[in-house]
Amino acid sequence: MKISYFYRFSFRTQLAITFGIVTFVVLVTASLIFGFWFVRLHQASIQNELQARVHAASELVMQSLKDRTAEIIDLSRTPDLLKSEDAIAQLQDRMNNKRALKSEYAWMGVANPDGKVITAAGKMLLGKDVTSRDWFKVGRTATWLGDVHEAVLLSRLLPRENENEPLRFIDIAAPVQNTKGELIGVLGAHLHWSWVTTLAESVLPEDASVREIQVYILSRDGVTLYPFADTGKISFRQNEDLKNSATEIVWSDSKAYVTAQIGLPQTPEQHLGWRVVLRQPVEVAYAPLKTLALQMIVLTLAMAICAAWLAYRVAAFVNAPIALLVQAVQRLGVDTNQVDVPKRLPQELRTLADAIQIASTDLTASRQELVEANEMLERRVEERTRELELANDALARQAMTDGLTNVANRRAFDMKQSELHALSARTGQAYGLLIIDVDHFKQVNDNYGHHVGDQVLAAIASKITASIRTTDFVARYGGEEFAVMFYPVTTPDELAEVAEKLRKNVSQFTFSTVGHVTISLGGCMISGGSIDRESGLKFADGALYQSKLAGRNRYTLA
Ligand SMILES: Nc1nc2c(ncn2[C@@H]2O[C@H](COP(=O)(O)OP(=O)(O)OP(=O)(O)O)[C@@H](O)[C@H]2O)c(=O)[nH]1
Repeated sequence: MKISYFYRFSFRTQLAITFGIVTFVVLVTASLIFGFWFVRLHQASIQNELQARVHAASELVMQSLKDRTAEIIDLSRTPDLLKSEDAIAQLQDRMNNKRALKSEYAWMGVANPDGKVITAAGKMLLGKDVTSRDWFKVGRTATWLGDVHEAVLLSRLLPRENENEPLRFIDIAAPVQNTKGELIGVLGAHLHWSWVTTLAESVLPEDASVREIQVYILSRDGVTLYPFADTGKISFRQNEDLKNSATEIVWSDSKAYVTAQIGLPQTPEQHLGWRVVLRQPVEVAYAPLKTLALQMIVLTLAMAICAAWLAYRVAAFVNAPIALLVQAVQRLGVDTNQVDVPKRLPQELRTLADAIQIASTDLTASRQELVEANEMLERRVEERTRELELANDALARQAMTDGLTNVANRRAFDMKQSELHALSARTGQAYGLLIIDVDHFKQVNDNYGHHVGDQVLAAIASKITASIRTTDFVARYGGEEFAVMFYPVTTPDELAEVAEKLRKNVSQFTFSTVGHVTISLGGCMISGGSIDRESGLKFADGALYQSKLAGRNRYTLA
C-alpha cells in the first residue's frame, strides 16, 4: 500500500490498521518463536524417550545375559560335578529343574573332553558328538557366550515357536575342571533367541504398535538379527555413524525414522557387539506437531481477529477526543452560537481545545458584529433606496408636470394621447379632445403684469381640474392653452357637455385682481383606428380657431 493511499483513510482507520499490523506481527512472531521452541522440545522429548527405552532394553538384555552366564559358570564350578554316576544324575536333575523354571533354556548339557554329550536336561542329544560346535571348542578353555545361530542338532527335537522363523539360539559354555584344574567336561547351554528379543521388546510402550515403534537388534556388522523378517534387508549403518543417541536417520527403505540406538557393552565373557535400536517413523513421531501447528495457526488467527477487534476499539477510544475536536472545528464554520468543546481531554488535546474555544468566542463576537453591521447597512440601503425612489418619482413627476399650473405638461400630454390613441384603435371607442385657450390673455399680462398672468393661468388650471372627472386628463398644452382628454366618448353631446361645463365654470369664476376671464374651446372625438394623432390635434385646433373667430367664450366641435 502506498503511503499516500494510506493517508486517504480516516485517522481512526489508520490507527486501527497500525495497531492491527503491529499486534499481528507480534502475535505471529511470538507464535513462530513459541512454535519453533515447542517443536524442538517435543522432538527432543520423543528422542529422549526412545533413547531411554533403548538404553533400558540394552541394560535388560545385557543383565539377563550376565545372569545366565553367571548361572552356567556357577554350575560349572560346582565341586565334584562329574565325580560319580550319582553326581551326574544330580546334575541332570538340576539342569532339568533349571530348564523347567527358565523356559529360555532350550538345552543344557555337559560334554566330556572328547565332545560326547554325557548328560543333558531332558536327556536331549545324549551321546551326541558336539566336537564341531563352537560352544564346545571355545568352552573347553574359557567361558563363552556365542552369537545367535540357527539350531543344528536340536532343530528336529524342539518345536518351532514361529513357523516362518528358524529356531535360533545363543550359546553359553564353560569348562568343567577337577580339583587339579584338569578339563573333565564342557557345560553348555542353548538359550532361545526369542528370549533375548522378548527382553528387548519388553521396554516398548503398550501402544508401540499404534505409534509404530519397532525394536531392532543388529549384529556387529549392522546386519539385522531381529526381527527375522527384516534380516539382511534393513540397515542404516552405511550412512550413519554408530552413536549412542537418538536422531533422525533415513533407513535403507528410504524412509526417515527417529532412531535411538545403543551398543551392548562388551564384557570379558561376551564380545557380541550387538546394537539395540528403536525406531519410529518421523511422520508418526511428529504427527502431534502437525496437529499442534494447526491448532497454533487457528489460535493465532483467532487471537489476530481478537487483536484486530481490540485495535479497532482502541483506535476508536484514542480517536474519540480527536473526533470531538474535529466536530467542534466543523461547527465553527456553521454554528452561529459559540461552540462548546469537550472538557475531558488529554493534555495536548486540551491545549488544542482551548485554542478552538478562544477561536469560537472570537468568531462568534466577530460574526455578531458583522451581522449588526450588515443589518445597519441593509437599513441604510433601504432608506437610501426609498429616498432615491421618492426622488425618482418626484423627478418623473417633475418631468411630466408643468411647474406653473401643476398639471401635466406637453410631453405628458403627448404620451397620454399616444396611449389613448392606441387604446382607442384597439377597442374601437373614441376619446374626446378639448383644446382650451384663454381669451385676450395678452391684455391680462399687459394690464396686471406677467406675475398676475401666471396666477390666472394657475387658477384656470385648477378650475379645469376641478371641473372634470379624476379619470379625465388635463395638461398645459402651450403658453395660455390647456388640453383635456377623456375616454371613452360615444356621442358629440358628451364632448359638448364637458366643453360647456368648463367654459361656464371659468367664466363664472372671479379671479383675484383680474376679475372675470373667459376661455375658448375647440374639440373633437378621435377614433384611433380612423385617423392619426396629429390629424386629431389639427381638427381640435381648427375648432378652437372657429371659436375665436366666432367671438370667444364658446366652444366649437369639429
Ligand atoms: N403671464 C404669462 N403670460 C403668458 C404665458 N405664456 C404666454 N403668455 C402670453 O399670453 C399671450 C397670448 O397672446 P395672444 O396669443 O396674442 O392671444 P390673446 O392675447 O390671448 O388673444 P386671443 O387668444 O386672440 O384671445 C402673450 O402675450 C403671451 O406672452 C405665461 O406663462 N405667463
